[in-house]
Amino acid sequence: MDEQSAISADGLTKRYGDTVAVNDLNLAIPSGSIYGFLGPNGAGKTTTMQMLTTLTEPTSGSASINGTPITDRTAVTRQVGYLPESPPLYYNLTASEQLDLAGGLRDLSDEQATARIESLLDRLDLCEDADTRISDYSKGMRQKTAFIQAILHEPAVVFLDEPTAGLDPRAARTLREMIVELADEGTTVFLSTHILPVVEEVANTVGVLYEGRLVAEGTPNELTHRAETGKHQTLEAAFLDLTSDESIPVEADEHD
Ligand SMILES: Nc1ncnc2c1ncn2[C@@H]1O[C@H](COP(=O)(O)OP(=O)(O)OP(=O)(O)O)[C@@H](O)[C@H]1O
Repeated sequence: MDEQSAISADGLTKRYGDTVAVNDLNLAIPSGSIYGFLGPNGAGKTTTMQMLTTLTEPTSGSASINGTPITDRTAVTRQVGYLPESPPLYYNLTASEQLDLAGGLRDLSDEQATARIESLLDRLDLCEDADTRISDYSKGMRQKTAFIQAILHEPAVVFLDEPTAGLDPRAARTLREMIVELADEGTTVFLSTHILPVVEEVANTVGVLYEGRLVAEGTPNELTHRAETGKHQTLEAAFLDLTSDESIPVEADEHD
């Protein structure tokens, strides 16, 4: 496994009964990069992120975060932030209370937490509503709160599942800018989304998962380049090509 990588995976596999959710996944993602992780519904993206953040154990294979094996849950948890598809928020708390709680769980001092929470709330235009209960928030306001919670402790590696879901265009732009800033500051961002223009705009590298397997990996430019014509297609067209049944390589023993 590459020790320089912020995220490494070697033969990472997860089975649920007869379903192979993630199949022999190899990753070597450099520090400070933005990795766009694409794949159709059910491809195994969430399962991959759950394994890399130690929320579920692989069936086989191994992975590490900044050289720390994911079997060391405590050490890995300190280094990662995760914004899952359904954000873990206590709806009876206000955003301020929720984020104070998260800061405490992440061992931030009160001063550190307060300063960082204030600046992130301000950046995402949530200050005025910080003392409103999350139950009374819109979807976008909850998403912003959950994003702040994921990056509050300045994790080395942050996993974001559809981070712009429910955000209005202005907030979505702010969030994309924040993702780029995180990477500029050295944070590694693992970004799973179905919104391909976001990936085209911010990702250094794109990985495409299909039926549990990584079927393509490269820069957005490499993925959209068509060797046969020398021209570029859209990332959407490349995605559709890569994730159709015809794109699955035929096993050697299935040839006539
Ligand atoms: N806890 C579970 N028990 C059984 N099967 C599961 C479980 N979690 C996921 N799966 C299966 O594993 C496969 C991959 O699911 P996963 O949620 O990782 O896909 P995904 O790429 O995140 O999809 P989406 O884009 O819809 O969020 C699917 O076939 C799913 O049904």
